[in-house]
Order: sequence, then structure tokens, then C-alpha cells
Amino acid sequence: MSQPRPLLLKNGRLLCPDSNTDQTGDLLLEGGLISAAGGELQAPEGAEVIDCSGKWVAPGLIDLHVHLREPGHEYKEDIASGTAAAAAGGFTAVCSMPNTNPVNDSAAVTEMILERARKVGSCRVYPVGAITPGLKGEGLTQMAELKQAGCVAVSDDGHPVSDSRLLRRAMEYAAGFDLPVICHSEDTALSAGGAMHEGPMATALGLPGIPAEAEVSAVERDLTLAGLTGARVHIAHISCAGSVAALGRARAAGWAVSGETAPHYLALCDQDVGGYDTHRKMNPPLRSAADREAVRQALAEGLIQALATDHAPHSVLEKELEFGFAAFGVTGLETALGVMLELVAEGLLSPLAMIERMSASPARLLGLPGGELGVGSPADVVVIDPQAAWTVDPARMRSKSANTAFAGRELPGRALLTVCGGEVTFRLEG
Ligand SMILES: NC(=O)N[C@@H](CC(=O)O)C(=O)O
Ligand SMILES: [Zn+2]
Ligand SMILES: [Zn+2]
Repeated sequence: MSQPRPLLLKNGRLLCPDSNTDQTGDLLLEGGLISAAGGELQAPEGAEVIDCSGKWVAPGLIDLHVHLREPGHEYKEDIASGTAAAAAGGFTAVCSMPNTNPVNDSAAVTEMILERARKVGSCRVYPVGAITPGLKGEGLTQMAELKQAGCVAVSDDGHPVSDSRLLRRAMEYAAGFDLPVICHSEDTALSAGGAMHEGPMATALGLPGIPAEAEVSAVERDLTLAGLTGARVHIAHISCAGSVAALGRARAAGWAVSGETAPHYLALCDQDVGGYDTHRKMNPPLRSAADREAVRQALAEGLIQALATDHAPHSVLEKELEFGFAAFGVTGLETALGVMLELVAEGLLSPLAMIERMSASPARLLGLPGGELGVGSPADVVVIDPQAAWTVDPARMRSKSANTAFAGRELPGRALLTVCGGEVTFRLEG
């Protein structure tokens, strides 16, 4: 591979949560690494110089929860389109969930994903392996083999591991290889048949409900097993106040647990399902306004450590249906940063805290490279214009699927430039 041209980012607001840096200066990227940071830097021979005055320069965003759909569901998304969407959203790394076809439950599938990502990817891809073969909830995968092949965590995302005894064994086994277990926490007996959050809105719309307790009771069980086993457990897509409280208790107990939420749980609630818009249908569902408030506070305080998109592309075949029949899931890679910038504009998060939740913290949770602007770290960087307002247009997405929950919403800002390993992976035209 040819070395990318050196890149000098001039005069940006450097945001690095790891070193608690928030100050104006230059950043030099050379040979795939950050070679100098801060102050006024000279451009080396042949470097591209970009004026970043008034812009934020931050470590590339890292998404712990993405469905790239390859192999098997390439009509919804593939590694090329999904990672291009990631780069356009400011991401330099994504973790790819194993609910593909075939399921990523073996080294062969993990290796295929990594090989494709190297060939056609626009960001780093870290595969997440399955906990149970075929996500069937029976038996355990060869986790040593998965880790050896490149998996950074295990999860049956899309499904919970309902058998508590099996999940206990999975956590004990995963802990032996220091693999975090990512839990899709759902009591499927309690959520069965539901299409949206159970509450007055579901009643008004005549849609079957999914009580928050279907999530909370499962989160409590999963965290309890984290305490029992000592495993590293990460709760996916936290949507409600009860789960936040459970995570707070588990963290206070000193267990090795963490959690993420997604942009839609911060910006929308069950009231937004009013038009039976299937692009507002995902699992877990949009909860009450009070739940949304609890999730926002928990992210602001850092109790929920990470923002992850749960980017879940689906085609019109699965979405242009009656609400009850439509697939669960919405895209998120290209809108996440804009939604987070809304929270910054409201004063809920500082710019540094926003970058922490979207980059430094995800890197730390799964032990991934990046997430910092230190000299010698990978040249994974995003340049953000916090004041380039734009309107979300589903027709102008890099993702193959248009099932965004934010169509028509005006977002305050976006990524201007994304650099991964020193290569420019996205540049906003115009
Ligand atoms: N979140 C969703 O609504 N859907 C996800 C599965 C999942 O994340 O559980 C999908 O794969 O479509
Ligand atoms: Zn899930
Ligand atoms: Zn998911």
C-alpha cells in the first residue's frame, strides 16, 4: 500500500478527552500516525494543509454497535456501503454485529468480514462474534477461535440469551479469554407480540405494547450474572429509566459493567410514533419522555459511558408495511453526530464530553486503538463543523437503506473530513 500524503490540520479546536485537551492548535498526520499535536506546526514536504479555523478536530468516532449486514443481507447494506456511511458520519471504526447469514459464529466468517473490510472498507471494522452458534440460544461458540480470528467481543444481538444458566457459562467462558459480552437484554416472553413501547400512546394507536420491564428485568438479570461471574458485560441499546438505575447499582457494586445508548433514544420518544411511521420502529422501542430524560442524564453524567448507533438498515420491503409487520431497526451512522451536536447546543454535553462518549470511551470499553490525539496514536481523526446546519434527506445517504428516524430534521452540524489511518475516507463536497 502506498503511504498517504502527510496532512496538516491547521488551527482547529483540538478535542482529546484522554488528555483533557480542549485548545486551539495544529495536528500533523504522517505515515498513518499522529506525528505532532498542538501549537503551531510546519507543513512537511508534499503535505496537504487544511485550514480548520472554527472547526473541531477530534479523534475519529468509534461505534460499538453496527449491523453491516454482510454476509447474507447485502440488499440492505454491505461492508462497502456501511463503512462509507460510517466515514460520512465521522466514524473511523465500527463493531459489526454477528446477526448475518451465515451468523458470525466461526473464524471463517470473522476472517471473511475482515478481508472484505480491508479490501472495500472506508473505516476499521471490528467483528463481534456470536455467543451461541447460529444465535440459537443453545450451546456456546468457540470463543478462543473467534478471538484469535479478530473478534473483539461476543454478542447474540438481535436476540437475548434467554437461558440464564447458559448465559452464566458464556460469561465465565468469555471472561477466560477477556472477551466482553454485549447483552441484548430482553425478556422475550414479556415483549412478545409488541410493536412499540407500552403506554398511553400505544393504547391510543391501537398497537400492542412492549413494557419497559421487558428490558429492565433482563438488564437486571444480565448485570446480576456479571456480578456472579466477574465477566466484562456491556449492555446494548439502553432505552429506559429502569435500565439506567440497574446499571447505576451494578457500577456502584464495582462490577465490570458498562452500557450504551443510541441517538434515537436521546432525541425521540413514543409520542413520535404517532404517524405510524415504521422508521420510528426499533427494538427496544422509543420509550416515554421521562425515560428519554433519564437516558439523556445518564449519558451526560457518564453512567452510560458510550453512544452507539445500533445502525440497523432495512430495505423498503421490510419497512413499507403496516406498523405491526415492519422490521425493527433504524439507520444511524450518518446522523449520530448531528443528533449529539443538538445535545451540545442545548448544553447537556460539552464538546469534549461528546467526543468522549463517541470515541475515547468506546475505545476504552473494548480495548480498541484510537480514541485519542496523542502523538504516535493512529491517524484516525474527524474534523467537525459544529455550525454547518443541514437537513436529513434519506435520498442522500451513503447507506443502502433509507430507514432513518430523522428524515427532514435539521441537525446543527456534521463531519467535514474523516481520516482513517492517515487516508482521507470522507470529505464533504462544497
Ligand atoms: N435494533 C433493532 O431494532 N434491530 C437490530 C437488532 C438488534 O439490535 O437487536 C437489527 O439487526 O435489525
Ligand atoms: Zn439488540
Ligand atoms: Zn443491534
